Amino acid sequence: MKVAVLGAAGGIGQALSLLLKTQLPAGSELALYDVAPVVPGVAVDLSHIPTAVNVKGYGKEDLAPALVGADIVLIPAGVPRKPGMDRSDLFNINAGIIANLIEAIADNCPKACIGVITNPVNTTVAIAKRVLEKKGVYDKNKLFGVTTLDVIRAETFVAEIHGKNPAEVNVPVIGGHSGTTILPLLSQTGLSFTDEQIEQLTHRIQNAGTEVVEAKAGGGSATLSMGQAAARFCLSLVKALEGDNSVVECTYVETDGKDALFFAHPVRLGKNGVEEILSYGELSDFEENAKKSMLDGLKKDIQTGLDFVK
Ligand SMILES: NC(=O)C1=CN([C@@H]2O[C@H](COP(=O)(O)OP(=O)(O)OC[C@H]3O[C@@H](n4cnc5c(N)ncnc54)[C@H](O)[C@@H]3O)[C@@H](O)[C@H]2O)C=CC1
Ligand SMILES: O=C([O-])CC(=O)C(=O)O
Repeated sequence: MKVAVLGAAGGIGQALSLLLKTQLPAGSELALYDVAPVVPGVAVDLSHIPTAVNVKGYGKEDLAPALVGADIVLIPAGVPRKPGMDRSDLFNINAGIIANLIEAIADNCPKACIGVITNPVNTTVAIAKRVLEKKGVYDKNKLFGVTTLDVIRAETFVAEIHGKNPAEVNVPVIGGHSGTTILPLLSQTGLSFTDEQIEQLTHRIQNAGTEVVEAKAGGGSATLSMGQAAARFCLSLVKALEGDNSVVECTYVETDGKDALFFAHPVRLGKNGVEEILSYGELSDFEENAKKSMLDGLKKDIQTGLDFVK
């Protein structure tokens, strides 16, 4: 199994690469690409950890060899938020970065599963779709927006309130990855909440990214928790690609368009990426209303991405 991380020298990239070096199955290859000159050093540093995962760093001019043969490409390349910014404010810089990286993926490893982390995810995934379509290699079962951070936050916050071990809590999170488009399904946790708790928890999960951005006070956004979230998603995908077709993760994928063209669902993963998009089941009145009121915004974010690629 070869996993490539694009943006590997950044805050997320380094945390993610560390977790993958220690947790990928023996015999895996980890290709670390970044435009920052420190990337070969990150690879050398990780290579001293005694696991049977081969790490190699690739500098600015070496994107193609980093990608050739990759089964999974994870993309945390791009600029993070500062206090006062929305994720959509990152569009101007990150849209072009994503388009270029996806073009290289289409040229060098068109069959790889792609996990887009770069914000604004609601939009960058739509850009990826169009670029891959233009190159004639789009497979909707292999393109994912990584929304796992919303899931792990929801699990953490719900466990806190109920005094539970977070490992025993399961919270599906559907929709997109910004503000009100993030919709945790607290009604499906098997736990009970007061109406006030539902409102407060939903609000906290939707604004947890901003909570970190403000706490870092200009030093960036979530990197360590995102590294963990992306590693969880990647390891689930690895398991599925290796033949376990019982793995389910919530992720932002192309759907039949009933809610929006891209919508995070619980997805059963398999040898070819998406095996089955599972129904998110029945929503509570609160969740149904929250879904209705965010759909127009999400659709607009998606359209912005589709329109970006001429
Ligand atoms: N999906 C999600 O849940 C989350 C997404 N993010 C997003 O992830 C992105 C990265 O965040 P951080 O790691 O904190 O930023 P960072 O600034 O620490 O790292 C970004 C890295 O990308 C590299 N880079 C820039 N242009 C590149 C290119 N063309 N090719 C390869 N590498 C390139 C930079 O050199 C840098 O090393 C941001 O857009 C952020 O908003 C952050 C947290 C959660
Ligand atoms: O909030 C941000 O800008 C980064 C992010 O997507 C998150 O932490 O969920």
